[in-house]
Amino acid sequence: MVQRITVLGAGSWGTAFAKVLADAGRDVTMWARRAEVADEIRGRHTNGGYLPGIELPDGLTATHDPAEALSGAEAVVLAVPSQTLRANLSGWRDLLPPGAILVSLAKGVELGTLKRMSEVISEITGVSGDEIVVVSGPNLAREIAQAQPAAAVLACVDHDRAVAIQQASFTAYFRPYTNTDVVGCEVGGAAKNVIALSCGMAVGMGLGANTTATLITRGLAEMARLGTKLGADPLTFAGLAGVGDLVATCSSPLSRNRTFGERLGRGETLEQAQAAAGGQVAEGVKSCTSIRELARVHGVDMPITDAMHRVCHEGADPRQVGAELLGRRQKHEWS
Ligand SMILES: NC(=O)c1ccc[n+]([C@@H]2O[C@H](COP(=O)([O-])OP(=O)(O)OC[C@H]3O[C@@H](n4cnc5c(N)ncnc54)[C@H](O)[C@@H]3O)[C@@H](O)[C@H]2O)c1
Ligand SMILES: O=P(O)(O)OC[C@H](O)CO
Repeated sequence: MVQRITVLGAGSWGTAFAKVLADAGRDVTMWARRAEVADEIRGRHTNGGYLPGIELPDGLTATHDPAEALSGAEAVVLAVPSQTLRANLSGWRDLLPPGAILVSLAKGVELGTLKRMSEVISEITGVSGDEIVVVSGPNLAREIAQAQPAAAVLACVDHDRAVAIQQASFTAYFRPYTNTDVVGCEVGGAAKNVIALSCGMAVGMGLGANTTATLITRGLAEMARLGTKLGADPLTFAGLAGVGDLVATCSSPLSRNRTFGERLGRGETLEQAQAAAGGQVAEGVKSCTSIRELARVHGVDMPITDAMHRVCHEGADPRQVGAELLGRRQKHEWS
């Protein structure tokens, strides 16, 4: 049984997932980038900057020292933004206890390399990608921290490792399922952030449920097109890491990606939306570029993702890209 778990990253999801593990009876140590956040988690059992009003369990402690955090860990949960994971992990590589199960919470595709997070982790640590566990699904951090019922997917080619983390994270409110389709779960988790940007943008422009449902459904189609081209099981996109996460993120005002898109849709600039995010990551803003490039390399059509890249990084007007999406060549729904 995996008992001693380290969570590297004390932001919203790192803290909420650490709480799940502690509520499941595990001994959990978090690493926080800022010493004062570690002090607050350890001393007051709160992390007010990310999860205000949430009381953290006694079985959860924190440190600012990665060596102390990682000492004796049987599983290591990586809970930092996807675009900084490579740099973070390079600093931690020599501290990782041999044999510890590596678990990724990050939902993104790396700029430049176009790698999924498990591929980045494997490259840096030398651990086989088949042994890395990926967590995905409809898991808005605040709702999980409030112990609202939710399910998740723990994807790993090595089923035994997924089962070990399933047992370590199963609580009365958090129901993890296993899956062996790492590619599908990672593509789903990364791509839905971009579609959530588009839904937020529609909401910011004053548009209603028909428009957001259209974006969710056509977003699912383009996500599944890319995933299956990369070898994913199409069924994964009908599951928690596909439509499940897509619906939660695109519908909830708690989503940072949707909120970011809403600000752009109201006419704010990228810089204004970034300032309002208060340092918390909206992964879709960078992943729209890497996923668009990944799609281009593999000859996959992803018009919504392309539109989000143009709004975020080429100064395109959300109304103009909306009109262009509607005016594309007429075609069969599944062609
Ligand atoms: N918040 C959610 O509801 C949620 C749910 C599921 C998955 N995720 C994914 O989990 C990952 C982490 O998300 P989060 O919500 O914890 O993010 P966050 O922005 O709330 O926290 C990120 C954490 O990483 C730390 N960090 C370490 N090095 C950093 C660096 N160089 N730059 C910036 N931050 C650095 C920050 O200090 C912070 O503690 C993301 O990929 C996100 O998409 C988030
Ligand atoms: O707040 P967001 O937009 O990063 O989304 C959070 C989670 O990924 C939802 O599952």
